Amino acid sequence: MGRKFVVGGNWKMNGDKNQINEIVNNLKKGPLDENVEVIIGVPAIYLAYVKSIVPDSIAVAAQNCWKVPKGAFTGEISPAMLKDVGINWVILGHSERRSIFGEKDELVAEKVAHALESGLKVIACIGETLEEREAGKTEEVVFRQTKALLSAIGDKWANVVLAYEPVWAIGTGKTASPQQAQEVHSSLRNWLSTNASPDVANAVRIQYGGSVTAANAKELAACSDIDGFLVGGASLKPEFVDIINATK
Ligand SMILES: O=C(CO)COP(=O)(O)O
Repeated sequence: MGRKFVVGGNWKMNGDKNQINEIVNNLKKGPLDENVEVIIGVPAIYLAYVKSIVPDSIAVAAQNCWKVPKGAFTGEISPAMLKDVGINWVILGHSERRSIFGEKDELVAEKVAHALESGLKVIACIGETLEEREAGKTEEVVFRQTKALLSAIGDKWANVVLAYEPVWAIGTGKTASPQQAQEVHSSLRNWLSTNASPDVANAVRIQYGGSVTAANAKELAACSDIDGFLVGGASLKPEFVDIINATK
């Protein structure tokens, strides 16, 4: 069975109610390719609001969550709380969480494990920095980050989407070329075949993220191992509809 194209919008710490209404109205107007799964990653404080105004065909994701169900963790939210307000997805391990908030592979894995155990679906992010790429360490980094997730995911791969986001391409306007992205996606799939299973490797969807726009989405989407996008800046704009429809 083919992998269903999946496009996520990561709003990061952007948006207010006015802008959110505009974004949602634009998505409602679409029209969106029905063969594409759409997930919007919303700041925690707006999750319930967005869930209340968005059509059920569009999933809503948190951008982070903690690794236990409840307790003395000031400022954190748990998967149980997300589920309680109707949220079924969470983005974990984003490079901004890793670099700005110091999240290491091990913590990301703990969060992924608990989110999956709690019944959430997870977009798990991986990707190398410019320095790592220039040192020829792209595969080493991406494999290390993914290896940390293997036992956290266990047999729950059906509830996981991987997002390959080279850090040097995020918010910089420097998109990875289709060849660069395809190369990493393909070697990651090979690695998964050996280290998880051939079935997992074949079925798991790998999104590309990093300066995706309506202008470059079609060419990236045409690559055989690119199964969707995780979109930052452009997910706040009307062109997000064109990115969702990139395989049409
Ligand atoms: O980090 C990203 C999505 O998670 C990518 O952000 P940009 O699309 O703004 O480069």
